[in-house]
Formats: sequence, C-alpha cells, structure tokens
Amino acid sequence: MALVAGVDTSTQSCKVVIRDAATGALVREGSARHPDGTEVDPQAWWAALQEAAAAAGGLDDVEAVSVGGQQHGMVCLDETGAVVRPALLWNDTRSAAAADNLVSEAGPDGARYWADTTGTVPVASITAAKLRWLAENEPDNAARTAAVCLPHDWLSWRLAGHGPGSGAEGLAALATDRSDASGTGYWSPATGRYLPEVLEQTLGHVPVLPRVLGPLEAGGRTPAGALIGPGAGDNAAAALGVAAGVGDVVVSVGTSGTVFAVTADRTADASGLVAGFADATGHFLPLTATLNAARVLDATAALLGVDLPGLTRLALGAPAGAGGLILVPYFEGERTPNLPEATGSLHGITLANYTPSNLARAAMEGVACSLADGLAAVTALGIEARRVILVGGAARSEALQQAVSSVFGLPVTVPQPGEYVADGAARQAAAVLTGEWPAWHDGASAVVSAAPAPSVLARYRQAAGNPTLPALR
Ligand SMILES: Nc1ncnc2c1ncn2[C@@H]1O[C@H](COP(=O)(O)OP(=O)(O)O)[C@@H](O)[C@H]1O
Ligand SMILES: O=C(CO)[C@@H](O)[C@H](O)COP(=O)(O)O
Repeated sequence: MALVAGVDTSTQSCKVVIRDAATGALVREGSARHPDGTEVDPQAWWAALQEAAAAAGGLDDVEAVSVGGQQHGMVCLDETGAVVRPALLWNDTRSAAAADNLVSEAGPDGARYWADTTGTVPVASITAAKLRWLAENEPDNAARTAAVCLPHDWLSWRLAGHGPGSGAEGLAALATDRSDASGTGYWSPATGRYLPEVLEQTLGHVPVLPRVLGPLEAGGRTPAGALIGPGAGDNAAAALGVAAGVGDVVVSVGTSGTVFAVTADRTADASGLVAGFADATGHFLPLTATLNAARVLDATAALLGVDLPGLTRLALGAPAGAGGLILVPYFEGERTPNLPEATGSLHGITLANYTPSNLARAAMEGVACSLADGLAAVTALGIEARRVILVGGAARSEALQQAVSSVFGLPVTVPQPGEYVADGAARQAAAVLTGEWPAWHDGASAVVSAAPAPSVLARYRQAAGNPTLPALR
C-alpha cells in the first residue's frame, strides 16, 4: 500500500494526515500548536511540523508529501538561506497604510489597475504590502532579503533538506504553486508570471522567488526519498479536500473566515472585496477573507466561562436574531470590508435580551453575517452558489451551522469533521505520485437547513455601517 502525506500549516496549528494513495483511507494523523501572534519565527512552524509528523507516526514510509498553508505570510531569507526576521502573517495589519499607498500610486483608477494586473486590490494581508512595509520601516532587513517565499513554500523547502546555510543553490530550489503565488500581489493570474516591477516598487529590488510549479509537478524529494508536491494555499487545498467543483461555494471558518468558489475564468474585482486568486488545479479561486471568525467564538466562550461545546449549547437555546442583540465581529480590525482600524461592537442591548444565551447566538450570527457579506460579494460577480459547503474548525459547531444556513437563507452542506486542508494536500500528493487526480471516495456529509432569517443580515448591516453591500442572491 503506497502512503501519501498532507500537511496543513495553518495559523493556529500544524496538522498531518497520512492516507492510502489508492483509496484515500486515513491511516494516521497528528497535530501540534503554533505560537500565538501575527509575527512568528518560521522555525516554530518547522518544529510544529516535526511534532505533528511524529504524532502521525513519522513520514519515513510515505511516497509523496504536499504542504497546504496559511496564505500571504512574508518569509524573507538572506543569501545564506537564514530567515531575516520573523514572518509577518496574513492577519498582521501594520501594512495597511502601505497597501493604501500602493493603490494610490497606481493613479486615480489604482484599484482597477491592481485588480487587472494581479487579480487583487492590495490590503494589509497581501505579501506585496508587507514588503513595502519592510522597505519603509526596516530598510536594513529589506536590503538583506535575498529571497522571499510563503509559509508553505518555506516548509516544503525545509522538507527537501534546505535551510540556513543552503546558500544560493538552496535559494534556487525554492518552489511554490499558483494558488499561493496568486496571493502575493506580485504574480499575475493572467500570464502565470511574476511581476518584477511590483517587487522594485515594494521591496526596492527583485529577490529570488520560488519557482511556480505546475499542479502535478514535484518540487524535489525529502532526504528519505518522498516526492514533494507543489503544495497550495490553505483555501485552495481545502477546495481539493472537499473536491469542490463549479457551482460549489466553500465557506471556511477557522482563524480567517473565507468564502470562495472554483471557477474556470479569472476575476478582477476592483471593489477590492473579492481577491482573484488561482486554485491548485489550473482553475481560479475568487475569494473573500475576513480577519474575524473562529476566534470570535473562542473569545465569547472565554467571556461566558464555557468551552466551545458549551457556547454551542447556549447559542442553540436562543432564538434567531438573539432577541435583538447584534455582534459586529471586527475584533482585530477587518479585511473584508477593508477596515484595518475597526473594532468589534455589540448593538441592541436591552435589559431583557442581555443573556449569555443571546450573546452566544449573537456571536454565531455576527460571524455568519460577515461571511454572508463575503458570499454576496462573490455572487455579485456572477458566480453561482448552487451548493454551500461549510468547513474549518468552527464548522463542528451545530449552532454555527444553523446560523450560517439561516443568515444565508440556504441549505449548508457540512462534510464529516476532518482536516480538509491537510486532506487536500494529501490528495495532491497522491496526484503527484500517480500522475492523475485520485478518485477518492468522499466521506458522508450532512445537509443543515434552518429557517431563513433575512432580517438578521439587514439589521447586522445597519449596525456594521455596511447597509449598501450587494444583496444576497
Ligand atoms: N466544537 C467547536 N465549536 C466551535 N468552534 C470550534 C469547535 N472546535 C474547534 N473550533 C474552532 O476551530 C478553530 C480552529 O480552526 P482551524 O480551521 O483549525 O483554524 P486555522 O486553520 O486558522 O488554524 C478554533 O479557533 C476554534 O474556535
Ligand atoms: O488570508 C487568508 C486568505 O486570503 C487566510 O485564509 C489565510 O490563508 C489563513 O487561513 P486560516 O489559518 O484561517 O485557515
């Protein structure tokens, strides 16, 4: 039996699944925590990968491995291959002004220019904005930066035996895939090429960049001989994990809240709401991402002194609309809509509705409403949502499943709880090994259908100050 491994190096943790390449059966799995914070030494990801792999029984017997990972994180390497400074993650907002400047420097129609050139209007999350921040605030570090890569590229490179001391030859071995390259802001989904002019404009010089591998192209081998697949951004890997096709909209509720679809054509949304990413198969992945999702539930559970199943129980005990309580979940600023300085807020409090149960429900509905704004932005581009698939750590919560279904006014498909990103990476590893996408049997999924509650989204949008966002359709 040939085994393949899939890795998810996500914001909060590293997960490893080992599957039978032929059938997709889960053989072993493991996970390990990442440090908190929006600035992280990549070495912590490497340590977590080794811990998670050991918990999964090791990688020595796998024939191929692929890494899916949190997108956009800026990993700068010097000419020896050492990390220049801790990585700035996708949810670090210090680069917000740099992003605004990149848009305004492109002229009065700067947003249109960026959408057409890179697929995406830069916000703080986009790697190009982080490089501009580095050049302006840490010029010595910018000057020392000989190569720039992303979290999944860096871990794939470490798996191939490269690291500090690898030098120019090591840097030349860096590799990525088109889904993660498309989140950098210096790669064109239209041409499939990097944009050196953006690197000059942001970092001040053109560093070594990872080679962009084809969907089934191996980037090297581990010292034990396993093929290393191209890997993917975590959302593109999740699309592989749930075998999303045209007509499916995937909603992921992890640290980020994302809404994305697999499409045959690329998008270029100058409103900036929808990022025009590529997927891991040769198609495209229009996507909205929020900064505030599962952690809003974590914070609300901590405030109420309950665990996450306890928060779900409380929320299930409240009516739709939480008795009028509305939580706008912009706890860490927000990316969609682009409000990096925003804070969260609680609206509609009365003596009658101010209960733990309503607060738990309002947290679930607030997250669901911000995702509904994402769905509205995606469907406003003409992308159909024939099926909504809910994934991510918080998809385990029945209360969240119901809140998403009632706010969206749609049935929601919930696959069996699992590690969809790592599963997608494992599927890619099997494809790299055999030369074709495997026809793995997908596990059973449930369909959750709650009574539609359109007034919840309307009241949320008033409270959030976004009453003119596109309507849900
Ligand atoms: N039973 C549950 N109910 C609600 N949320 C849950 C539950 N189990 C896990 N989670 C959420 O899952 C989140 C982690 O999701 P995950 O997709 O692994 O995040 P990331 O990919 O960003 O690291 C935690 O913040 C936690 O809130
Ligand atoms: O920034 C984005 C997508 O553009 C995020 O989706 C990150 O990719 C982090 O993902 P999670 O760790 O929340 O899954």
